[in-house]
Amino acid sequence: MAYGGVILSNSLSFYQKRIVMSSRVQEKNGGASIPHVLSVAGSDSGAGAGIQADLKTCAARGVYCSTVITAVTAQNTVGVQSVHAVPEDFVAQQLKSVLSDMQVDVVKSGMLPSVGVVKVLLQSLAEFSVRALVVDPVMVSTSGDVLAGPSILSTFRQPIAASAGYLCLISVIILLAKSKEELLPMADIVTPNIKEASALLGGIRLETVADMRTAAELLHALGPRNVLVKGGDLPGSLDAVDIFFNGEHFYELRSSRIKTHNTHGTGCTLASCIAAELAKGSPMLTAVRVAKRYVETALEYSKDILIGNGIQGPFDHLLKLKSGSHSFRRKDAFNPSDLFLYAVTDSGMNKKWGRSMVDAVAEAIQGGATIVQLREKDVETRDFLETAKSCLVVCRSHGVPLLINDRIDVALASDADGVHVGQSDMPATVARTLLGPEKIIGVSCKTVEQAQQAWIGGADYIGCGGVYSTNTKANNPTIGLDGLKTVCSASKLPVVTIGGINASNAGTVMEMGVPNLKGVAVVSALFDRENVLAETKKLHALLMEASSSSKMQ
Ligand SMILES: Nc1ncnc2c1ncn2[C@@H]1O[C@H](COP(=O)(O)OP(=O)(O)OP(=O)(O)O)[C@@H](O)[C@H]1O
Ligand SMILES: Cc1ncc(CO)c(N)n1
Ligand SMILES: [Mg+2]
Repeated sequence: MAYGGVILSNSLSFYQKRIVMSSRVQEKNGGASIPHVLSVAGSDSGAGAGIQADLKTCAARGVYCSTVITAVTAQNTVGVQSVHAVPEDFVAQQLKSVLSDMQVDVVKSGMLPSVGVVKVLLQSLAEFSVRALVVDPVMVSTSGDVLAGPSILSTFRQPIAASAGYLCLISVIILLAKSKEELLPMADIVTPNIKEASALLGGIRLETVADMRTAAELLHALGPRNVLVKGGDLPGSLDAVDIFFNGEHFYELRSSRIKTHNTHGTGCTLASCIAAELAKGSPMLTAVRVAKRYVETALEYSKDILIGNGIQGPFDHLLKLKSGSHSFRRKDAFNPSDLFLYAVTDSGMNKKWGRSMVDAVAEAIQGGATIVQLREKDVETRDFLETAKSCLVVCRSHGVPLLINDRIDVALASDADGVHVGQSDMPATVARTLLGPEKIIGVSCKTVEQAQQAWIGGADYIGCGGVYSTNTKANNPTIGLDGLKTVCSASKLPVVTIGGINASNAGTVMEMGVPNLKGVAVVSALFDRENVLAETKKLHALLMEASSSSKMQ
């Protein structure tokens, strides 16, 4: 569907289309349009997953959600007791009622209980254009219940031979996978969990993050624009790792694995949040990152709530209404895994190699930089602001945060994602008051006391170094690996280390396996080189290898 180029020219970005579309609707009605997701999914009586999760997610994200119900399930925290599929022609009627009347931005599909319902959805999408399609190929719930084959669910529940039951399951999954082969090429993103990815690929074994990458690539070949293989159910993994693949680049999206039984409906929530963010105009990778953070925040917020007596409870989607918004917004804006490959710019180096700041930043991001800090020491404020705005366009289009070094005024004026301050700049607590709860604040710290102050002041992360000696910063004492370890172990905050890091020593730093050391910050190793893209790729690959070998230890 590629953002449904039927209505509007394909040369426009999704965001531009949204603006054009909104103004059209406003002209027609004289009112404001609200981003709109249509959820085509099953009802969950326990209200943790399905349609109910989609409604709550969209409400929490400020997006309107209409609903086409494909099945009604009798379901609770123990499992799925029964499924009643809505007749296909009635699904078709619901689709027509909504799509013929309302301006839907994004369709999100969940449980599609039969091949007939998939076909009905395909027909509606051919008739009524929307701008993006998010396909969550719901087949098997985390509780192990089959959701895509209600006609055989009853067969399953009868005491039949295990092998016969297994054959039934395989045949239904293959049938649905086949019909989804028609749905997948229409999808802007498909979001299978491990079992669903395996089923869609004919039952291949998926046991590691490397297997998830292979699966993402194979699924991409079936036609969707983007693939997100979700690792919530990956056995033995410490983090919650999802693999995003856009046909060109892989992104390993990590968040901490929240220790909770309340994970029922995470998949539906993630997909509907992606749909909601797309409806607001976000680019795909940004939408996925925001959605992952939303799920993580909601799980953390709800980790101790008790609903039902089963093994997998629901969580609270509307935490924002209760949580005084601070903790939610702050977490929403910052993910510690963004510190993994932290690129710090230097205009002197770019001049030396004859390239603009924006080009240098774009190359670093393409090479795998996960966050960018704009560091301009001897530049006029006006020029700094212009550079920040241009770099922000590049960063936003890739879902990579942009921080401004030292200058809170420039961060505010450019609406950058945050600042990084040193010990002689504005204290973190003042920066937090000026910037508000949503912006990211990082503080350079060499000592345990400084790290403690940064945490009290409301910083999101610490930059700790110089770990090795460097030419980039004069009069900067080196603290070494031991100094780094001391600060890390005394701090609750995530840490990125800086100072003289390059391809020859980055591995050593990451292999230390310090839990809150989330990445390395580099200047010369990327920007004082002829080919920024190649250097960033090299360092990214090296860091990936080092961090996976440290996790295996
Ligand atoms: N305990 C957890 N802590 C943090 N994130 C989690 C946790 N469990 C799952 N996630 C995240 O939630 C999202 C959904 O992943 P998951 O693999 O659980 O999907 P699913 O199996 O389709 O969900 P469902 O429970 O609705 O069937 C992913 O981004 C995953 O990384
Ligand atoms: C209705 C419904 N859709 C999706 C899921 C997957 O979590 C579920 N358990 N129930
Ligand atoms: Mg799951």
